Amino acid sequence: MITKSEEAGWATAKTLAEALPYIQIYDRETVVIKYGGHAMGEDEVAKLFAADAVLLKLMGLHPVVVHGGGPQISRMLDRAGVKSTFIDGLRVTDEATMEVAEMVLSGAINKEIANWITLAGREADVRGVGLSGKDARLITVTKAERTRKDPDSNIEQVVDLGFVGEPQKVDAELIEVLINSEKDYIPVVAPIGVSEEGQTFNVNADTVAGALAGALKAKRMLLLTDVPGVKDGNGELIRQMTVAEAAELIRTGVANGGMIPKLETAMAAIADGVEAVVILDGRRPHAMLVELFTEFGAGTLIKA
Ligand SMILES: Nc1ncnc2c1ncn2[C@@H]1O[C@H](COP(=O)(O)OP(=O)(O)O)[C@@H](O)[C@H]1O
Ligand SMILES: CC(=O)N[C@@H](CCC(=O)OP(=O)(O)O)C(=O)O
Repeated sequence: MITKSEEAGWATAKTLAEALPYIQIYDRETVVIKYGGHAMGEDEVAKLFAADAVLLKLMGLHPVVVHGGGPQISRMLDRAGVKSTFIDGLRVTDEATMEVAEMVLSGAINKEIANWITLAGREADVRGVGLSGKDARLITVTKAERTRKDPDSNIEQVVDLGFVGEPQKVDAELIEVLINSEKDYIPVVAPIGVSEEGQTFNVNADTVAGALAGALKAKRMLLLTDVPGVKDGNGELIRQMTVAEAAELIRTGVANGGMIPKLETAMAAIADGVEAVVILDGRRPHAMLVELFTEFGAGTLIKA
């Protein structure tokens, strides 16, 4: 008689065998994974994410992780009594906010994720390497500019976002050295950039992921967030859409707040040569595996 555990073993083997075509499609391909602050949740779920990143590396892919930490920065600022304002999903960043943002992103979250990856991969010697855009001048930025229509005069006005940067140049050589190394390194990048003059800037993590995915000509960029994907005007999940349809969602306001930088970065990355971008729920354990290795995938896929 076959026991329940034995049956489960056969089911696992079947799932693995069914993944073979997908494993071949992604063989030695780069996949940029943006791990959002809202997707992180409990430490236990974040550790599952780290283990899945290790699994991808051992399956022959080159995962590159870019992480966020917006909610974590907000909590730290709250404790310090500093209020945050957001314009089009971007945090207005003064000097004090910049200092806290860098501490939380580069200091705490970046090292934690790199550490969890290294722990999850220790038997096979897969290691997480924590970096920010400041290391080896990975991400050179210019000051981000945004305009707003003044509601009274209806005139476009420039809004000062402070130390918010827009990637201008990505020098991905260090990342390429790491991913092509004989050793199994997984780069983990914090969304901090630096100007030509060496000034530190806060950059939206989706934007960093898009710029990096474009520079690396990644096969896929996965944006892990706290919703199942992009929703249409009726609140229904959109399974697949074109870049033009994504632009329309922003124009009509159906996509707003934090979804705006996601869709903008998806469009820019595809224009730079990334094959497709997927926005999916990172709180669900193994969401990346479902997306990459199963027929129906997960979340919303955006293609040219
Ligand atoms: N059309 C839409 N479909 C899905 N989510 C949307 C849409 N428009 C706005 N959003 C918001 O975007 C949020 C995701 O962005 P954000 O909070 O910045 O996530 P993260 O921290 O993971 O980067 C969702 O929680 C949702 O509130
Ligand atoms: C300029 C800007 O908005 N920077 C973001 C950087 C972190 C981030 O993007 O984190 P999530 O992906 O978790 O939202 C911020 O300060 O929140």
